[in-house]
Amino acid sequence: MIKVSVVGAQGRMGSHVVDAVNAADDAELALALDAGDDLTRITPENTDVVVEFTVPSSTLGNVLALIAQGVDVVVGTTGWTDERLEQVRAALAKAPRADQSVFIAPNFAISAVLADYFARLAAPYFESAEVIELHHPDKVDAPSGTAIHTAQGIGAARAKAGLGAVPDNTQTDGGSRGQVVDGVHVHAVRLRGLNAHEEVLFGNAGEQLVIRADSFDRGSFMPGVLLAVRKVASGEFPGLTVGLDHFLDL
Ligand SMILES: NC(=O)C1=CN([C@@H]2O[C@H](COP(=O)(O)OP(=O)(O)OC[C@H]3O[C@@H](n4cnc5c(N)ncnc54)[C@H](O)[C@@H]3O)[C@@H](O)[C@H]2O)C=CC1
Ligand SMILES: O=C(O)C1=N[C@H](C(=O)O)C[C@H](O)C1
Repeated sequence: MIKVSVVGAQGRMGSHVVDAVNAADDAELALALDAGDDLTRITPENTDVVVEFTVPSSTLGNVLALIAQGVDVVVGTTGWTDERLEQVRAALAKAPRADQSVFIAPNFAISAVLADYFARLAAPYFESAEVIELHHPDKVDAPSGTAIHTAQGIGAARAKAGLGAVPDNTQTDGGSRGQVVDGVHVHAVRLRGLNAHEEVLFGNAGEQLVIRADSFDRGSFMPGVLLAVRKVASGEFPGLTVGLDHFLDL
């Protein structure tokens, strides 16, 4: 049995993870902690893998503390920059166990992971590309971590293919053109009734490709979370891994 502790256990995602772990045949819940609880209660004796779904402002501190405590961590929280990822790598290099793992996923839903992957495949073939993400209005960050990751992937694929800047003759902009991530405009919608959705638009003269992923329910993230817990617990992925695509045969 894989002993799993959940940090952020009272949140929208954390509470789903607690239920998913309790329902899994090969995992058991160790500790369910939330804001104000003492993270040092998590030890290698009581926990194999911690699942962390908290807030962007807390996640780096939590992950660094958990690495120092000698446990593997699966992270769903957003807010990861290259600089923060580098801090995780540095902490893992000094971790108590040589084979310790941290896994971070911008998105655990298979629809979103595939949309992100397909966007990278399509990117070299289109002059224009824009990303629109749509979420519930209780979300604290914009744009979504997934949309940033998708835009970064499109930007890298365009650069590799030798494409220049996307065409855009906007002369005045009060903010309507969105945030530019690696040359790709990213737009964020917040609407009651939505959960987590992303649309990637690609355009050439006379044609358009739309890639869209919809997570209607947080249950859609749980198979990916459990897959990550199992992969990390297997010991086959020491160090830092970012993205569920690493665990899929794509
Ligand atoms: N990777 C993925 O597939 C997904 C990622 N997310 C991300 O997960 C994060 C959490 O989302 P939600 O569950 O909707 O948020 P939420 O606000 O419902 O839950 C966050 C929980 O973390 C707790 N918390 C805050 N600071 C803490 C700390 N220092 N230590 C322990 N617990 C702390 C809060 O009290 C709350 O219970 C967000 O960054 C969100 O973007 C959300 C859905 C899917
Ligand atoms: O806050 C959310 O809800 C979600 N956050 C993640 C993100 O920012 O990409 C994943 C998913 O979109 C749901």
